[in-house]
Amino acid sequence: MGAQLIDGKSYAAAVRAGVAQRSAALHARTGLTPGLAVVLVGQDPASEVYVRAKGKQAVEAGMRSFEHRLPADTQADDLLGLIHRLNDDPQVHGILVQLPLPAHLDARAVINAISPAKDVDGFHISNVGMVGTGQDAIVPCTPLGCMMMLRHHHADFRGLTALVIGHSNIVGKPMARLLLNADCTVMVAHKSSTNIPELARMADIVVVAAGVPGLVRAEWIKPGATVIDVGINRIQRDGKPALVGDVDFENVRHVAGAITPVPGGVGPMTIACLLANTLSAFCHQNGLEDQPLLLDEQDPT
Ligand SMILES: Nc1nc2c(c(=O)[nH]1)N[C@@H](CN(C=O)c1ccc(C(=O)N[C@@H](CCC(=O)O)C(=O)O)cc1)CN2
Ligand SMILES: [Mg+2]
Repeated sequence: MGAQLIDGKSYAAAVRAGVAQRSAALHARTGLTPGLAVVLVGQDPASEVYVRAKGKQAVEAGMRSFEHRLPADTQADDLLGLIHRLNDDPQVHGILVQLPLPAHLDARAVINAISPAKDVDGFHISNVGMVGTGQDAIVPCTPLGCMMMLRHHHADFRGLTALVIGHSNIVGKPMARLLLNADCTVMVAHKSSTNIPELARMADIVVVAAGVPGLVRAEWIKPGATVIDVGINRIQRDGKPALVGDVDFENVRHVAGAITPVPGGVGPMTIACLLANTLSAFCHQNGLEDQPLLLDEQDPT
Protein backbone atom coordinates (compact mmCIF):
# COMPACT_ATOMS: atom_id res chain seq x y z
CA MET A 1 0.00 0.00 0.00
CA GLY A 2 1.37 3.44 -0.88
CA ALA A 3 1.52 6.45 1.41
CA GLN A 4 -1.15 9.10 1.36
CA LEU A 5 0.15 12.11 -0.55
CA ILE A 6 -0.01 15.34 1.47
CA ASP A 7 -1.01 17.91 -1.13
CA GLY A 8 0.60 21.13 0.09
CA LYS A 9 -0.48 22.95 -3.04
CA SER A 10 -4.19 22.58 -2.38
CA TYR A 11 -3.68 23.06 1.35
CA ALA A 12 -1.89 26.34 0.63
CA ALA A 13 -4.70 27.43 -1.70
CA ALA A 14 -7.17 26.88 1.15
CA VAL A 15 -5.03 28.94 3.57
CA ARG A 16 -4.72 31.77 1.01
CA ALA A 17 -8.48 31.73 0.39
CA GLY A 18 -9.09 31.99 4.15
CA VAL A 19 -6.66 34.91 4.45
CA ALA A 20 -8.25 36.69 1.45
CA GLN A 21 -11.73 36.27 2.89
CA ARG A 22 -10.77 37.64 6.32
CA SER A 23 -8.71 40.43 4.83
CA ALA A 24 -11.71 41.53 2.71
CA ALA A 25 -14.09 41.32 5.68
CA LEU A 26 -11.74 43.39 7.88
CA HIS A 27 -11.27 45.95 5.11
CA ALA A 28 -15.06 46.28 4.72
CA ARG A 29 -15.41 46.82 8.48
CA THR A 30 -12.45 49.14 9.14
CA GLY A 31 -11.35 50.58 5.77
CA LEU A 32 -7.83 49.34 6.60
CA THR A 33 -5.66 47.19 4.33
CA PRO A 34 -2.87 44.85 5.50
CA GLY A 35 0.53 45.75 4.01
CA LEU A 36 3.55 43.47 3.47
CA ALA A 37 7.05 44.84 2.73
CA VAL A 38 9.56 42.43 1.18
CA VAL A 39 13.22 43.42 0.96
CA LEU A 40 15.51 41.69 -1.52
CA VAL A 41 19.24 42.45 -1.57
CA GLY A 42 21.03 41.25 -4.70
CA GLN A 43 19.83 39.09 -7.57
CA ASP A 44 19.83 35.49 -6.38
CA PRO A 45 17.59 33.84 -9.02
CA ALA A 46 15.64 31.61 -6.60
CA SER A 47 15.10 34.56 -4.21
CA GLU A 48 13.81 36.65 -7.15
CA VAL A 49 11.17 33.97 -7.82
CA TYR A 50 10.10 33.74 -4.16
CA VAL A 51 9.93 37.52 -3.71
CA ARG A 52 7.82 37.91 -6.85
CA ALA A 53 5.49 35.14 -5.65
CA LYS A 54 5.16 36.79 -2.21
CA GLY A 55 4.18 40.15 -3.75
CA LYS A 56 1.71 38.58 -6.18
CA GLN A 57 0.05 36.36 -3.57
CA ALA A 58 -0.17 39.22 -1.07
CA VAL A 59 -2.06 41.35 -3.61
CA GLU A 60 -4.32 38.40 -4.50
CA ALA A 61 -5.14 38.10 -0.78
CA GLY A 62 -6.26 41.76 -0.69
CA MET A 63 -3.06 43.18 0.79
CA ARG A 64 -0.72 45.98 -0.23
CA SER A 65 2.67 44.76 -1.37
CA PHE A 66 5.79 46.93 -1.03
CA GLU A 67 8.83 45.47 -2.78
CA HIS A 68 12.26 46.93 -2.06
CA ARG A 69 15.04 45.67 -4.32
CA LEU A 70 18.52 46.75 -3.32
CA PRO A 71 21.83 46.15 -5.11
CA ALA A 72 24.09 43.29 -3.98
CA ASP A 73 26.70 45.76 -2.64
CA THR A 74 24.20 47.56 -0.34
CA GLN A 75 25.85 48.63 2.90
CA ALA A 76 24.46 47.64 6.31
CA ASP A 77 23.58 51.23 7.27
CA ASP A 78 21.43 51.68 4.16
CA LEU A 79 19.61 48.39 4.73
CA LEU A 80 19.08 49.17 8.43
CA GLY A 81 17.84 52.66 7.49
CA LEU A 82 15.22 51.11 5.19
CA ILE A 83 14.11 48.70 7.92
CA HIS A 84 13.72 51.55 10.41
CA ARG A 85 11.57 53.46 7.90
CA LEU A 86 9.40 50.37 7.33
CA ASN A 87 9.11 49.85 11.11
CA ASP A 88 7.70 53.40 11.35
CA ASP A 89 5.40 53.15 8.31
CA PRO A 90 1.76 52.65 9.43
CA GLN A 91 0.82 51.18 6.02
CA VAL A 92 3.31 48.35 6.56
CA HIS A 93 2.21 45.61 8.98
CA GLY A 94 4.65 42.90 7.95
CA ILE A 95 8.34 43.15 7.01
CA LEU A 96 10.67 40.45 5.76
CA VAL A 97 14.18 40.41 4.40
CA GLN A 98 14.64 37.61 1.89
CA LEU A 99 17.40 35.17 2.84
CA PRO A 100 20.15 34.44 2.11
CA LEU A 101 21.70 37.91 2.31
CA PRO A 102 25.01 38.69 0.58
CA ALA A 103 27.94 37.52 2.74
CA HIS A 104 29.09 41.03 3.78
CA LEU A 105 25.79 41.67 5.61
CA ASP A 106 25.12 40.34 9.12
CA ALA A 107 21.74 38.60 8.78
CA ARG A 108 21.22 38.44 12.57
CA ALA A 109 21.64 42.20 13.03
CA VAL A 110 19.34 42.87 10.08
CA ILE A 111 16.58 40.53 11.31
CA ASN A 112 16.79 41.87 14.85
CA ALA A 113 16.34 45.43 13.52
CA ILE A 114 12.83 44.52 12.35
CA SER A 115 10.11 45.46 14.84
CA PRO A 116 9.08 42.13 16.48
CA ALA A 117 5.41 43.00 15.87
CA LYS A 118 6.10 43.29 12.11
CA ASP A 119 8.51 40.33 11.89
CA VAL A 120 6.21 38.11 9.80
CA ASP A 121 9.03 35.58 9.22
CA GLY A 122 9.17 34.98 12.99
CA PHE A 123 12.99 35.17 12.93
CA HIS A 124 13.47 38.04 15.42
CA ILE A 125 15.09 36.91 18.66
CA SER A 126 12.05 38.06 20.61
CA ASN A 127 9.64 35.89 18.57
CA VAL A 128 12.12 32.98 18.65
CA GLY A 129 12.35 33.26 22.44
CA MET A 130 8.59 33.43 22.87
CA VAL A 131 7.94 30.38 20.67
CA GLY A 132 10.79 28.60 22.48
CA THR A 133 9.05 29.16 25.81
CA GLY A 134 5.61 28.17 24.51
CA GLN A 135 4.25 31.73 24.33
CA ASP A 136 1.96 33.00 21.57
CA ALA A 137 4.19 34.70 18.99
CA ILE A 138 4.85 34.95 15.27
CA VAL A 139 5.93 31.48 14.11
CA PRO A 140 8.34 30.96 11.16
CA CYS A 141 6.38 30.23 7.99
CA THR A 142 7.86 26.90 6.86
CA PRO A 143 7.56 25.11 10.24
CA LEU A 144 4.09 26.63 10.67
CA GLY A 145 3.09 25.13 7.30
CA CYS A 146 4.55 21.77 8.33
CA MET A 147 2.58 21.84 11.59
CA MET A 148 -0.64 22.66 9.73
CA MET A 149 -0.15 19.65 7.47
CA LEU A 150 0.91 17.39 10.35
CA ARG A 151 -2.18 18.38 12.37
CA HIS A 152 -4.27 17.03 9.52
CA HIS A 153 -2.81 13.58 10.10
CA HIS A 154 -2.27 13.69 13.87
CA ALA A 155 -5.00 15.21 16.00
CA ASP A 156 -2.84 14.68 19.10
CA PHE A 157 0.99 14.63 19.23
CA ARG A 158 1.14 13.26 22.77
CA GLY A 159 2.68 9.79 22.76
CA LEU A 160 4.20 10.30 19.31
CA THR A 161 7.93 10.51 18.57
CA ALA A 162 9.31 12.87 15.92
CA LEU A 163 12.73 13.16 14.33
CA VAL A 164 13.70 16.55 12.89
CA ILE A 165 16.73 16.29 10.60
CA GLY A 166 18.49 19.64 10.24
CA HIS A 167 18.93 22.33 12.91
CA SER A 168 18.75 25.59 10.98
CA ASN A 169 17.21 28.66 12.60
CA ILE A 170 14.65 28.90 9.76
CA VAL A 171 13.30 25.34 9.85
CA GLY A 172 14.87 22.68 12.10
CA LYS A 173 15.03 24.50 15.44
CA PRO A 174 11.57 26.14 15.27
CA MET A 175 10.08 22.88 13.95
CA ALA A 176 11.45 20.97 16.94
CA ARG A 177 10.15 23.64 19.32
CA LEU A 178 6.63 23.58 17.84
CA LEU A 179 6.45 19.80 18.09
CA LEU A 180 7.74 19.98 21.65
CA ASN A 181 5.15 22.66 22.51
CA ALA A 182 2.53 20.16 21.28
CA ASP A 183 3.92 17.55 23.73
CA CYS A 184 5.48 15.39 21.03
CA THR A 185 8.67 13.52 21.98
CA VAL A 186 11.28 15.20 19.77
CA MET A 187 14.71 14.16 18.53
CA VAL A 188 16.87 16.53 16.50
CA ALA A 189 19.63 15.26 14.21
CA HIS A 190 22.02 17.22 12.01
CA LYS A 191 25.13 16.90 9.89
CA SER A 192 27.29 15.80 12.84
CA SER A 193 24.85 13.09 13.96
CA THR A 194 26.14 9.55 13.36
CA ASN A 195 23.01 7.53 14.09
CA ILE A 196 20.26 9.11 11.98
CA PRO A 197 18.92 5.80 10.55
CA GLU A 198 18.46 4.37 14.06
CA LEU A 199 16.72 7.53 15.27
CA ALA A 200 14.48 7.59 12.19
CA ARG A 201 13.32 4.01 12.78
CA MET A 202 11.85 5.12 16.13
CA ALA A 203 9.98 8.07 14.65
CA ASP A 204 6.24 8.34 13.94
CA ILE A 205 6.99 11.67 12.26
CA VAL A 206 10.11 12.56 10.25
CA VAL A 207 10.69 16.16 9.17
CA VAL A 208 13.80 16.67 7.06
CA ALA A 209 15.42 19.97 6.12
CA ALA A 210 19.00 18.96 5.42
CA GLY A 211 19.63 20.10 1.85
CA VAL A 212 20.87 16.64 0.83
CA PRO A 213 19.01 15.10 -2.13
CA GLY A 214 17.51 11.67 -1.35
CA LEU A 215 19.08 11.53 2.15
CA VAL A 216 16.13 9.78 3.84
CA ARG A 217 15.86 6.18 2.67
CA ALA A 218 13.00 3.67 2.82
CA GLU A 219 14.91 1.38 5.24
CA TRP A 220 15.02 4.22 7.79
CA ILE A 221 11.27 4.69 7.94
CA LYS A 222 8.95 3.10 10.48
CA PRO A 223 6.02 1.65 8.50
CA GLY A 224 3.12 4.10 8.51
CA ALA A 225 5.19 7.12 9.62
CA THR A 226 4.40 10.63 8.37
CA VAL A 227 7.27 12.08 6.33
CA ILE A 228 7.57 15.84 5.72
CA ASP A 229 10.20 16.82 3.17
CA VAL A 230 11.38 20.43 3.43
CA GLY A 231 14.32 19.96 1.03
CA ILE A 232 14.46 21.88 -2.25
CA ASN A 233 17.44 20.66 -4.29
CA ARG A 234 18.04 21.53 -7.90
CA ILE A 235 19.83 18.58 -9.52
CA GLN A 236 20.51 17.17 -12.97
CA ARG A 237 18.60 13.91 -13.63
CA ASP A 238 19.04 12.06 -16.93
CA GLY A 239 20.74 15.18 -18.25
CA LYS A 240 17.78 17.42 -17.34
CA PRO A 241 17.29 19.86 -14.43
CA ALA A 242 15.02 18.48 -11.71
CA LEU A 243 13.76 19.71 -8.33
CA VAL A 244 13.97 17.04 -5.61
CA GLY A 245 13.64 16.93 -1.84
CA ASP A 246 15.75 15.34 0.90
CA VAL A 247 13.66 12.14 0.81
CA ASP A 248 14.08 9.21 -1.58
CA PHE A 249 10.43 9.73 -2.46
CA GLU A 250 9.90 6.84 -4.90
CA ASN A 251 11.00 4.25 -2.32
CA VAL A 252 9.89 5.94 0.93
CA ARG A 253 6.33 6.33 -0.37
CA HIS A 254 5.90 2.53 -0.19
CA VAL A 255 6.71 2.47 3.55
CA ALA A 256 5.40 5.78 4.94
CA GLY A 257 1.75 6.34 5.90
CA ALA A 258 1.72 9.89 4.54
CA ILE A 259 4.33 11.93 2.68
CA THR A 260 4.78 15.39 1.17
CA PRO A 261 6.02 15.60 -2.43
CA VAL A 262 8.66 18.02 -3.74
CA PRO A 263 7.61 20.19 -5.45
CA GLY A 264 4.04 20.81 -4.25
CA GLY A 265 4.40 19.88 -0.57
CA VAL A 266 5.91 22.17 2.05
CA GLY A 267 7.08 24.91 -0.38
CA PRO A 268 3.68 26.40 -1.26
CA MET A 269 2.70 26.41 2.43
CA THR A 270 5.61 28.74 3.23
CA ILE A 271 4.12 31.69 1.34
CA ALA A 272 0.54 30.87 2.40
CA CYS A 273 1.68 30.98 6.05
CA LEU A 274 3.52 34.26 5.41
CA LEU A 275 0.18 35.77 4.35
CA ALA A 276 -1.50 34.30 7.44
CA ASN A 277 1.23 35.81 9.64
CA THR A 278 0.85 39.19 7.91
CA LEU A 279 -2.90 39.21 8.51
CA SER A 280 -2.28 38.25 12.11
CA ALA A 281 0.30 41.04 12.57
CA PHE A 282 -2.15 43.52 10.98
CA CYS A 283 -4.87 42.46 13.43
CA HIS A 284 -2.59 42.82 16.46
CA GLN A 285 -1.35 46.25 15.35
CA ASN A 286 -4.91 47.52 14.89
CA GLY A 287 -6.52 45.98 17.95
CA LEU A 288 -8.61 43.63 15.79
CA GLU A 289 -9.50 40.10 16.80
CA ASP A 290 -7.05 37.58 15.34
CA GLN A 291 -8.80 34.29 14.67
CA PRO A 292 -6.77 31.16 14.08
CA LEU A 293 -6.98 30.01 10.46
CA LEU A 294 -6.58 26.26 10.29
CA LEU A 295 -4.25 25.86 13.20
CA ASP A 296 -3.96 27.57 16.54
CA GLU A 297 -0.36 27.42 17.64
CA GLN A 298 -1.17 28.73 21.11
CA ASP A 299 0.08 26.53 23.85
CA PRO A 300 -1.10 26.96 27.43
CA THR A 301 2.12 25.79 29.09
N1 LIG B 1 13.10 35.63 4.63
C1 LIG B 1 12.97 34.36 4.26
N2 LIG B 1 13.88 33.81 3.46
C2 LIG B 1 13.71 32.50 3.09
C3 LIG B 1 12.60 31.76 3.51
C4 LIG B 1 11.67 32.38 4.37
O1 LIG B 1 10.65 31.76 4.84
N3 LIG B 1 11.89 33.69 4.71
N4 LIG B 1 12.39 30.46 3.03
C5 LIG B 1 13.15 30.00 1.89
C6 LIG B 1 12.64 30.43 0.54
N5 LIG B 1 11.17 30.54 0.38
C7 LIG B 1 10.59 31.69 0.82
O2 LIG B 1 11.17 32.66 1.07
C8 LIG B 1 10.41 29.60 -0.38
C9 LIG B 1 10.94 28.42 -0.80
C10 LIG B 1 10.21 27.54 -1.60
C11 LIG B 1 8.91 27.85 -1.98
C12 LIG B 1 8.13 26.98 -2.90
O3 LIG B 1 6.99 27.24 -3.16
N6 LIG B 1 8.74 25.95 -3.47
C13 LIG B 1 8.15 25.14 -4.49
C14 LIG B 1 9.13 24.96 -5.61
C15 LIG B 1 9.42 26.26 -6.30
C16 LIG B 1 10.63 26.20 -7.18
O4 LIG B 1 10.52 25.70 -8.29
O5 LIG B 1 11.69 26.70 -6.75
C17 LIG B 1 7.74 23.78 -3.95
O6 LIG B 1 8.44 23.28 -3.06
O7 LIG B 1 6.76 23.24 -4.46
C18 LIG B 1 8.37 29.03 -1.54
C19 LIG B 1 9.10 29.89 -0.75
C20 LIG B 1 14.59 30.52 2.00
N7 LIG B 1 14.61 31.93 2.25
MG1 LIG C 1 -1.98 32.41 17.60
